[in-house]
Amino acid sequence: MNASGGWGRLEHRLDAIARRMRSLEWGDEYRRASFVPYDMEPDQPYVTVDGRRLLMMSSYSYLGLAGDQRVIEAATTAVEHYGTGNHGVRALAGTIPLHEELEAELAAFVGRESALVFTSGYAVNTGVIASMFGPDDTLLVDKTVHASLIDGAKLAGATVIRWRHNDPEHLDRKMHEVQSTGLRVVVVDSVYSMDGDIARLPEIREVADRWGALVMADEAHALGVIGKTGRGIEEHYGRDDLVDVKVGTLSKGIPSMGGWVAGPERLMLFLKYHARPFLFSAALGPAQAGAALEALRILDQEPERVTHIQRESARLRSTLVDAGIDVGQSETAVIPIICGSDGAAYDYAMAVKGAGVIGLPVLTPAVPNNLARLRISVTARHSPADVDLAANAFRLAAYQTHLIAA
Ligand SMILES: Cc1ncc(COP(=O)(O)O)c(C=O)c1O
Repeated sequence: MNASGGWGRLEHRLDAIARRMRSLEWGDEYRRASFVPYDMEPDQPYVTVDGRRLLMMSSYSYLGLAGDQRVIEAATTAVEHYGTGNHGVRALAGTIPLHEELEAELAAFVGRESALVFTSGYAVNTGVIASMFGPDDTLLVDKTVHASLIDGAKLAGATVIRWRHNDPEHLDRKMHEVQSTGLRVVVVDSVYSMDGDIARLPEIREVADRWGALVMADEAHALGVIGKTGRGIEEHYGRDDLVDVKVGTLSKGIPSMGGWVAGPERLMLFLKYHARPFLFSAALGPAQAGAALEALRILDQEPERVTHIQRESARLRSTLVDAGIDVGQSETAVIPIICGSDGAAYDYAMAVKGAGVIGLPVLTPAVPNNLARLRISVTARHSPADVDLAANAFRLAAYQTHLIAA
């Protein structure tokens, strides 16, 4: 290959990006730590890594349903009945009854008239935003919303204004900066994936209403996690009027793949014909649809899973805080352990692993400089004894790595 041609210039660009990632080179040991493959043990939440049995504390499977026999059977039945793929987009031979059942039950579960499922949460966020909004519109996004929402705004060609994380007063100030007369859309994550705090939605809604803005909330880390029965942010605040467009994923609490959007029937009809990832990409596979539907039904029938997550995560958080460990603003199953530099987070993760627990580091640029952390989450599969074991490991490793004073 000619190094002075296109490939050489690409190499140059990759080098520049690697340098921007500060201390680290591509694929160094810090970053490799996040890509370690885990073998699932039948007695989840334990995993095997390099022949060692370790307690997994960084799973997104909040409801503990990954590996649930009922969910596996539903996926298997769907494959036996419909095959392994849908071989078409939803509008052209790709729709199976499971999609429509899943959409109807999701809509009912999150308290909306109608819902649509896509093949990922990323596809929902980019597709919904890019089809609904355009260059005249302004998206006012919390500074830490998920990247897929920002990508959607870029695709829409809309103006993006970022406001300080979870700060409704700052949002109000930013409203003054909007120049165009198009739509204003306030975008939040219901639960922030790296901090575990909950959007201050009643106050945010108030600001939005004052300015005639729509509110869109991403429930990816909220479904099955917050609200008494896991219905997400509106149930958490005991309101049903906080969100105009709800979106979410089927790959976290719901142990499948796919994403969803819920709202008025008219909006879903519009999205069916305008959201490009829905219209121009193959439909959600039968196994994924079957698994998601079964898991949603289990969530509906077993709200004690949600209670368990909330009780045990509160207990873990208070043990860590009592030990002097910084867990930021966490108030959900997602608990960050803030370490500082990328190196500090890596050393801490290794010490935690030495104590028998997996807590995966999240490094820059995924989080701001000097706020590298371990991202911990409590699931319905963690028994109180597992949580105690994890708390001890986090405490011990914090002493060993001088994260807290002995
Ligand atoms: C808040 C949030 N939204 C959307 C997504 C994307 O969902 P998916 O993985 O289904 O594409 C994620 C997943 O990482 C997420 O954390």
